[in-house]
Amino acid sequence: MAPPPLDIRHHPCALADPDADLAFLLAEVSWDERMRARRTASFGLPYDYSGQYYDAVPMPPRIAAIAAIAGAHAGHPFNNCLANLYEDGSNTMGFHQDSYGGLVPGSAIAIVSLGATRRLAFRSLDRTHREQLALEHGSLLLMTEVTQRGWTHAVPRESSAGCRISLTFRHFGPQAVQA
Ligand SMILES: O=C(O)CCC(=O)C(=O)O
Ligand SMILES: [Fe+2]
Repeated sequence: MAPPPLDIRHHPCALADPDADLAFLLAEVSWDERMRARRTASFGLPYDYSGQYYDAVPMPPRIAAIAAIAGAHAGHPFNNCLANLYEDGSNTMGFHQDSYGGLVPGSAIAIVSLGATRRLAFRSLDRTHREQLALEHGSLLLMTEVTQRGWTHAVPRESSAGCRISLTFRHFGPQAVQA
């Protein structure tokens, strides 16, 4: 049986200065510790993510600049950034589909990766197909709603991995019900 379409676009070197972006995030972000498997932070519009409510927080200019790069690739703006801090390879994200509740139909979800390379694992919903992608320092990945319909994705445990931050960008519509 053919796998469902894995509608992703990967740009390995999307950022101008990923070292400076990583240093900024490590120095300046106040990380939220409510999640068990990793630390998080949200910027831009408020967001109800995975059962946790995040208030509206202005995007720092450096994050807004990364959002603009992601937006240029996606062809639309992004107005929320949910950041994930994986301190080492024991911090993970389990298989899930990203919710499109409140997102502009047809918009992409972007993942910008900084720091240690981690694998993004994809599994078709019927569990017959698997794919994986190495998300490297400074890379950008765009996923669409089509991806979410046919596949789940995860950041599996990776024993030797060092510290990584992912910035995930979403485009919420004006009528978004986020709380
Ligand atoms: O950290 C990553 O690369 C994955 C992030 C993700 O899937 C999410 O925030 O929904
Ligand atoms: Fe996700």
